[in-house]
Amino acid sequence: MYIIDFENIDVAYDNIDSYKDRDIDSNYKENIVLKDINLKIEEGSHWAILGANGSGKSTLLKLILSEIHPRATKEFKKEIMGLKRYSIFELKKYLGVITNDLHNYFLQNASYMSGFEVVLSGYYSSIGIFTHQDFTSSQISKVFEVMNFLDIINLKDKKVSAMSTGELRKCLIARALIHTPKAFILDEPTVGLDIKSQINFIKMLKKLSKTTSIILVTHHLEEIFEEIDNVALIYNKTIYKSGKKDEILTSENLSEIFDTKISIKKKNERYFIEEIL
Ligand SMILES: Nc1ncnc2c1ncn2[C@@H]1O[C@H](COP(=O)(O)OP(=O)(O)OP(=O)(O)O)[C@@H](O)[C@H]1O
Repeated sequence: MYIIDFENIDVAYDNIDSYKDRDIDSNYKENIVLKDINLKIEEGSHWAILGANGSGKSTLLKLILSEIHPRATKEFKKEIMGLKRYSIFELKKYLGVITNDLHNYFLQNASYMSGFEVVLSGYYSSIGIFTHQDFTSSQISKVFEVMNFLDIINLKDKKVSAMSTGELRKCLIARALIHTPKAFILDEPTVGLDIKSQINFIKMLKKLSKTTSIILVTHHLEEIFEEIDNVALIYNKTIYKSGKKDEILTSENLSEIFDTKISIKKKNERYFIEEIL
């Protein structure tokens, strides 16, 4: 079973400015951001999706979340867990999606919630716990179970307003884990974390990867931990290359996608930029 099975997908944003200045010509009405997207991610595998700023990583996420849709001008395939159509609630049972937007939303709108409540709210995908919501004792036990699993039980009474960036992000992962998703998609999850918190966070992802597929969207090569064995590079509005990590993560490919001559090295199964040439 494929978690993600995309073939031949083009994605465009409306581009009002570009056709305002020109004669009405359909070629200029849309701003194609991704074209010919072919991506197959198998259940149980771990992936990194790597690309420069503005390459289309967030757009790919929006496509997965059905916040934007493929252009209907050609035949395409878009399936998540074998489903052509899915509601956002259904999707959450299969995919835990952690974005900075979600993080900021909680910061702004749920600062009063405790860590325990943040995790519990995953059952109704709500921001807040409400009196009409019923929870069974096994649901409550599951909250403790996932918080223990992620080593964050110490955050159960801590308010969101008092949490560090890394602490809130871990609570959001626990919130998604309530549904036992088959995969986690994490969009630049270590943004805002200091070195120790980054290392700690990646340790948690490694633990998570034993039971769940991890799809890490990033522009940081160093974040690609050992268990991630596949990489897709986004460049030139498409999946430029994808496949086994060792074949894809080469100095040549990375120099191309980041438009900077770099030399990369591998040490202890992790890659890093050795030199900017
Ligand atoms: N709502 C929008 N309307 C029009 N163009 C957009 C919109 N959102 C993004 N774009 C354009 O789509 C392209 C890809 O943007 P996207 O945000 O997907 O890149 P990204 O790889 O996530 O970048 P970053 O690493 O900086 O977050 C960019 O050229 C961007 O300007």
